Amino acid sequence: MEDLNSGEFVHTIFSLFTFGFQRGGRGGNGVSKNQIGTRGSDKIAQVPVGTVIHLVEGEQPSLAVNIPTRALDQWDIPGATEHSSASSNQVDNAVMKGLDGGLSHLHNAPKHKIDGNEAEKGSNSQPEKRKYLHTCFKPGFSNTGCDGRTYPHQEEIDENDQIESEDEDEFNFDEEDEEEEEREEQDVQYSVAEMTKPGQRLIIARGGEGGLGNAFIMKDMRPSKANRQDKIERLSTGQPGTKTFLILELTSIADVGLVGLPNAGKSTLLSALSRAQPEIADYEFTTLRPNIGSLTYEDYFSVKVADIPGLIKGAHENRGLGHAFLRHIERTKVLAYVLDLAATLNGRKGIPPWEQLQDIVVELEHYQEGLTRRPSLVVANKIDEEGADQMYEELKRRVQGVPIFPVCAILQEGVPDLRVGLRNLMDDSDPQGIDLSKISVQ
Ligand SMILES: Nc1nc2c(ncn2[C@@H]2O[C@H](COP(=O)(O)OP(=O)(O)OP(=O)(O)O)[C@@H](O)[C@H]2O)c(=O)[nH]1
Repeated sequence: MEDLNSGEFVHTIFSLFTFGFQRGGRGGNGVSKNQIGTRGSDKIAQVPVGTVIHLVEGEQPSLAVNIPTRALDQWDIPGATEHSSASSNQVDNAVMKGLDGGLSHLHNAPKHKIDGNEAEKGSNSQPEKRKYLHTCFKPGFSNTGCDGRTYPHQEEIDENDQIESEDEDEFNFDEEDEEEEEREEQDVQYSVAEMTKPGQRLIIARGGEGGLGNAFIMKDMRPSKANRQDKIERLSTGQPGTKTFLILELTSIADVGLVGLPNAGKSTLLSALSRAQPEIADYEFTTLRPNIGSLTYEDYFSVKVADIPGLIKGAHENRGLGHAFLRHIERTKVLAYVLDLAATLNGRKGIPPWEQLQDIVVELEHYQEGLTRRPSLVVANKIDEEGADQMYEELKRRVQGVPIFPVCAILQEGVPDLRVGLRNLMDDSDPQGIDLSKISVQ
């Protein structure tokens, strides 16, 4: 006979950047021949390292034993490699939706930091409920607005609300909606856990108890004749699992993303920018991984810069490093477009800098609308090359509405001004993105 205490157990390893709903599976029914209900299969959701978990509804996540696995690290996002199935596309979409970093200011909440198998809890084991009135609490965390999807639990609330008169609903809809949203936001427990290392596991919903077998019921429960059938049915039925609603936020990999066509000089520029703190981490073994450098200012303000390789025309159709490359860009806050002023000089058959810019912007927008509205500047690199000065003047004529910095990354010329420009971009309360209509290629 199986162990009577074991019910179905679902553990979910979380790592999606979106809001998520998970429910533990129902326990199997107990059957005759002394057997209890079966244990359901585990449901596992993988998320990248750097995922912060906010609890909307359900039990506090708890730790599970880590499993050494080919786990995702902070550069990996589920589905980063080729994928064709509908389900993996859904995951990708979910991951893509919320990468605006809209909650980064909320990170002060007590955190249940998961590090290896140990929990590093905040001062309270139950994170305090905080009142944050965020502009939008729908999935996606876009700073610019809600994406229109609703939480399942919100739908339930809406149904209950319909008991009230429809007229009243009509007049009070906005107000009630706002109150409802506010109430929801107040109920969210922020940063209840954070996935910080590959292979970490977190249980976020548990499976229901399995039903008991006949021997247990007959022997231990001794039901009276009158309600015998009732009790047998109740005890042999598997219980439903718990349910949990979570908001999953993927933290940024860097403040600044250097984007540009191959050979534009991004890596060289990264070295030049972070020369004072040359902690350039070369994440080897895969070309999908960006290099990160740290740029520190005199007031100790520090900016992380990522050199993101792999952009080619057609990346949004998954050409080259394709989506994997584009996903990294999502995880940066501001963009520096690195253009090669010398691409067509001295008989080279490259692309003129303004067309390079147009191509990159088109790729980013194809991949995710609005991505190029992020605060941006242009780096006109290789200004040391013969004829590059004229190209730079031409570039300024053809590209409007965004600061352009002439730079020679290899000699570190123009780099101090660029550092200031990046700082301004980070500090600016109303920074501009790139507007495709302000790039003239004719
Ligand atoms: N003349 C000149 N050459 C430069 C400058 N910056 C970079 N280069 C050269 O341009 C080439 C490409 O530089 P990288 O830094 O590897 O360019 P990248 O954009 O990182 O290239 P990918 O890794 O292919 O994306 C190298 O040969 C550099 O030495 C510059 O300011 N002036």
